[in-house]
Amino acid sequence: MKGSFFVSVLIVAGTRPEIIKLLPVALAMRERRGDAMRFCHSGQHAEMGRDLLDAAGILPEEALDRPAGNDIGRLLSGMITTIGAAIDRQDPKAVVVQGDTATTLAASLAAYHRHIPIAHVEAGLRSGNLARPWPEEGYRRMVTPITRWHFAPTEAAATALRCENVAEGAIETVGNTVIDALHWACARLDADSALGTAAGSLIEGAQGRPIVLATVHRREADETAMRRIAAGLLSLVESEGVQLILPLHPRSESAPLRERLGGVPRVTLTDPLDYFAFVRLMRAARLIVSDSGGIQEEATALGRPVLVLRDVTERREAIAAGSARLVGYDAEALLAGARWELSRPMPTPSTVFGDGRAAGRIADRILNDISGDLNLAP
Ligand SMILES: CC(=O)N[C@@H]1[C@@H](OP(=O)(O)OP(=O)(O)OC[C@H]2O[C@@H](n3ccc(=O)[nH]c3=O)[C@H](O)[C@@H]2O)O[C@H](CO)[C@@H](O)[C@@H]1O
Repeated sequence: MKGSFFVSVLIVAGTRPEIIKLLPVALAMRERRGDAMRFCHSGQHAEMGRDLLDAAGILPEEALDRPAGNDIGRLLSGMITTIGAAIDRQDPKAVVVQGDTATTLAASLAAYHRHIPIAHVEAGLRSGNLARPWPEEGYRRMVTPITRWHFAPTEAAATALRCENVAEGAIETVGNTVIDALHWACARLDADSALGTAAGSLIEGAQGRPIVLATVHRREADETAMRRIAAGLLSLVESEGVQLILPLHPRSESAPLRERLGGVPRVTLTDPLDYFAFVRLMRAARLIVSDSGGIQEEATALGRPVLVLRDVTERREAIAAGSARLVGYDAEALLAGARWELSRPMPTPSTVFGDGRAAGRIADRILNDISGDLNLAP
């Protein structure tokens, strides 16, 4: 869409998964209306994810500092203020948020206070349990009533929004933008062997043994849960002869993991990996064990089995597709699930989370509707 009017759309992201999932939207916006796209980094994750913006050539117009302190209320209220100031400076016609983080809710409230329409990417995910995942389930539900455009990743998410009386015309089922990001990263990796090199030595270190890739970071994974997960992973390594690679999220209660798994043969504990390296590892993995939302989606698209370290998931499509299985925080369930998965063929890659073209649909809809609002339709 081309037009001579000036509009800006402010994309706000603050955590690694938001950056991964909003990167395709930023690229699609830039392709259609380079002068319109503005990017705001809230600072919530000070480091993780910034390398990806660099790799895509996106220099945020607004790079904000993380509000001081670890208190969740201060983080949220601080970001309502800092993101609000960024909105005032950029004067956008729409604000794009993604998912269910503190940044998502803070940016939505800041936009709402200024009567600026909100586009919610990955709208309608529901576990049905406010405590799991906490605080994400509450945050994403709170964003819904003040959102103008609800970009649902799947039909199930769209149905959940309809059940909450969201108007049909405000819902568009587009697919999950993580699949766009995954396709983009895979294409870049295939074209450039210098990308994601951190994965190379980890894969070589496995010496051909099956790789089990694990991550754990949900707030509800407390110390007791971590001990159980560590016990399950240890018995998996000891009994099945696999290589375990475990990037540790800075927020997770990782002491039990370090105590039980540090120094154990065939176990590598690492810092978080850049996205290209992580995608390389997912492609090399025989099995993934994780409580991450995005990884359930990516594993399903890649055809990798994933044991989900949670009691509930809002991604029931991954279970239906045969790639995901819930094991909770139970060491024995983890071991039994892993043995079952290692004994059968890998799942078939599935497009249940999207076809990799969600971001273009999102950019088209927002730009078209904004031009209509301004009565400047091309
Ligand atoms: C409740 C829930 O499910 N909430 C989700 C939550 O996100 P999450 O659980 O998916 O978060 P993480 O697991 O931190 O990130 C995952 C991404 O990180 C990549 N990765 C991983 C390890 C590493 O070493 N290097 C990497 O690059 C990996 O490939 C993947 O793409 O918030 C999002 C934002 O709003 C929501 O969309 C989303 O619903």
